[in-house]
Amino acid sequence: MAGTSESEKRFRFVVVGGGIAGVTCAEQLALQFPSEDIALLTAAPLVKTVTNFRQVSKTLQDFSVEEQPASILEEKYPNLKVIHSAVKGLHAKQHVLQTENRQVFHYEKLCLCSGARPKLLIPDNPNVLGIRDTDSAQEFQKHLSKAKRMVVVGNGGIALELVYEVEGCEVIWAIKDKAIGNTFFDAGAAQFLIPSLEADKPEKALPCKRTRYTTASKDGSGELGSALGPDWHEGISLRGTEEVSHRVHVEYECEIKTIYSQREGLQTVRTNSTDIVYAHLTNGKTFGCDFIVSATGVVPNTEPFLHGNNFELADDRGLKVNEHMLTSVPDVYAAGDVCTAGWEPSALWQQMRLWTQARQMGWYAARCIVADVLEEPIELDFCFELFSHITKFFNYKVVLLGKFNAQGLGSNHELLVRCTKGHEYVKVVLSGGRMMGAILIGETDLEETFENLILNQMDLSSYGEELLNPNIDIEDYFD
Ligand SMILES: Cc1cc2nc3c(=O)[nH]c(=O)nc-3n(C[C@H](O)[C@H](O)[C@H](O)COP(=O)(O)OP(=O)(O)OC[C@H]3O[C@@H](n4cnc5c(N)ncnc54)[C@H](O)[C@@H]3O)c2cc1C
Ligand SMILES: NC(=O)C1=CN([C@@H]2O[C@H](COP(=O)(O)OP(=O)(O)OC[C@H]3O[C@@H](n4cnc5c(N)ncnc54)[C@H](OP(=O)(O)O)[C@@H]3O)[C@@H](O)[C@H]2O)C=CC1
Repeated sequence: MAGTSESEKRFRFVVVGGGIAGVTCAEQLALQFPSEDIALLTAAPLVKTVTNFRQVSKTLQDFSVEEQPASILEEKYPNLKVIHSAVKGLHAKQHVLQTENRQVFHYEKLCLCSGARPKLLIPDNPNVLGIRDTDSAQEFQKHLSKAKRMVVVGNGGIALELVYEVEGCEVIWAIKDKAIGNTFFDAGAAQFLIPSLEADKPEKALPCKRTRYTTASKDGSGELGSALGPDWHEGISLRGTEEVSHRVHVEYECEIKTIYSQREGLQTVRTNSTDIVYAHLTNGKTFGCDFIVSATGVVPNTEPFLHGNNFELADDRGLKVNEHMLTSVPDVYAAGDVCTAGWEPSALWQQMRLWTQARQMGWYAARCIVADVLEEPIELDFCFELFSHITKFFNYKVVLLGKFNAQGLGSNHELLVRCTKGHEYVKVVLSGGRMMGAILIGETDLEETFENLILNQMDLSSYGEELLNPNIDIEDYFD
C-alpha cells in the first residue's frame, strides 16, 4: 500500500463487509496475491470466519462460523488490513471509497459484500423487531425476557427457528400460507413438523458443536453487524416470563393489517393487562401482545452508500451480478446477500440468501477478480450447478437439494414421498423421469445418493416408487 496522505490510501483490492462473503473473498485475495495489500472495510467491529469446513458431498457443505476480532484475521494474513469503519460513499468512476471516519480509499478492483438487513413490516416502531445481527438478537432477548405473548409474522427461516426455540412465552404465528415454512417446505413436510411444535421439546442431549455468538460485541452505535447464522440462538436465553415450554398458536392465511398501540375499541381475541401493542390481522382477529417480530425477509444493503452510481438492481433490490460476479459498474464485483445472480442459472440451482451461498460467492468472486487481473478465462463454479443446503429445523436435520419445492417446474413434475411420523420425511421431485430435487428431513442418509441422481440426470422412470422403498438399500442399487 502506498499512502498518499493521512486520510488517503491506495489498495489494489478492496472488499466491503466483514460477513462470511466479504471475509471469504478477502482471505482468498490475500492468498492469491501475497505481495499485494488487501483492505477489508467493515462497519462491524467483529468479523465472521468459517471454521471446521466439511465438504459433505459433491455440493453439500457444512461449517462452523466464528465471530472474531479483526486482529486474528490480520495475524493469519499479514497482507490483509481490516478497517473498522462504515463506507459512506462510492465514486465508482474515480475508483474511490469514503468511510465514516473520513478516510478515502482508492482501489483497482472492489468487491461489495455489505449483506442485507431485515425487511421490516413496519419500520421505526420500537415494538416491531427484526433479527439480523448480535445487536438485534440482544434487543429481541431483552423484550422476550419480560414478555407473556409475542406475535411472529413471516413464514421463512427466522420464524421457523423462533417459534420452536422460544420458551415461556405464548407465540401467535401469523402466516400468509396454508402451511408452515413456505420458503423451505411443502405442505407435507409442514404436516410432518407440526407435532414438534405441540410436544414439549426434548432435552438438548449434546452441546452444539458450533460457535455460540458473543453478546458483547458492539457499542450500540447502530452500525450494521454481520448476519447471524446457524445456531445463533444457542448462546442466548430465549425465555419469556411464563412457566410453559412452547405455546404456539398458528393463524393461517393472514397478514398483519394494522398495528395499534391502544386497546380502546378493539375486539381482541387474546389480551393481557400488560399488552403493549395490538396486531390486527387480515382475518379480522386482533391479538394483544408485548411485541411483534417481523421475520419477513431481507433487503440488500445498497443504500445509501452506493447512491449516485449506476448500479443495475434486480427486482429484489440486490446488485445484479453476471456469471463473473461483476456488477454493471466496471471493476466492482459483489457477493453474498447484497447481490442477485443475474446469469441464466442451471436448471437445478436457485439463489437463496444463505450462509453457504455467501461463502461460495465470496470465494468465487475472489477467483473471478484473480482471473480478470491475470487475464485468464474462468468458468462458473461447480457449486452453482446444484442448489444444496443443510440446516436444522425443529431439531431435525434438513437437507434441501435442487428444485426441492418443484420451483419453476409448473405442473410438469411428479412427487414421491416417504414419511415415518416423528422419524423422517423424504420427498423426491421428478420431471420426465429424472430427479430434479429432494427434501430430506431426519437422519435419512440419502443425501449423497440423491445428489448423484440429480446431478447425473439418470432416467429413473423404470424404478417408480421403488426409489423410496425403505427395504432397498438405494446406495447399492445405483452402484
Ligand atoms: C437469524 C438468522 C439466522 C440465519 N440462519 C442461517 C442458517 O441457519 N443457515 C444459513 O445458511 N443461513 C442463515 N442465515 C442467513 C445467513 O446468515 C446470511 O445469508 C449470510 O450470513 C450473509 O452473509 P453476507 O456476508 O453476505 O452478509 P452479512 O453477514 O450481513 O455481512 C455484511 C457485512 O457488511 C458490513 N456492512 C454493511 N454495510 C456496510 C457499509 N456501508 N460499510 C462497511 N461495511 C458494511 C456489515 O457490518 C457486515 O460485516 C441466517 C440469517 C439470520 C439473520
Ligand atoms: N436455517 C436456515 O437456513 C435459516 C436461514 N435464514 C435466512 O436468513 C434470511 C432472513 O430470514 P427470514 O426473515 O425468515 O426470511 P425468509 O426469506 O426465509 O422468509 C420471509 C418470509 O416472510 C414472508 N413475508 C414477506 N413479506 C411478508 C408480509 N408483508 N407479510 C407476511 N409475510 C411476509 C415470506 O413469504 P413469501 O415467501 O410468500 O414472500 C416468507 O415466508 C433469509 O435469507 C433466510 O433464508 C434464516 C434463518 C434460518
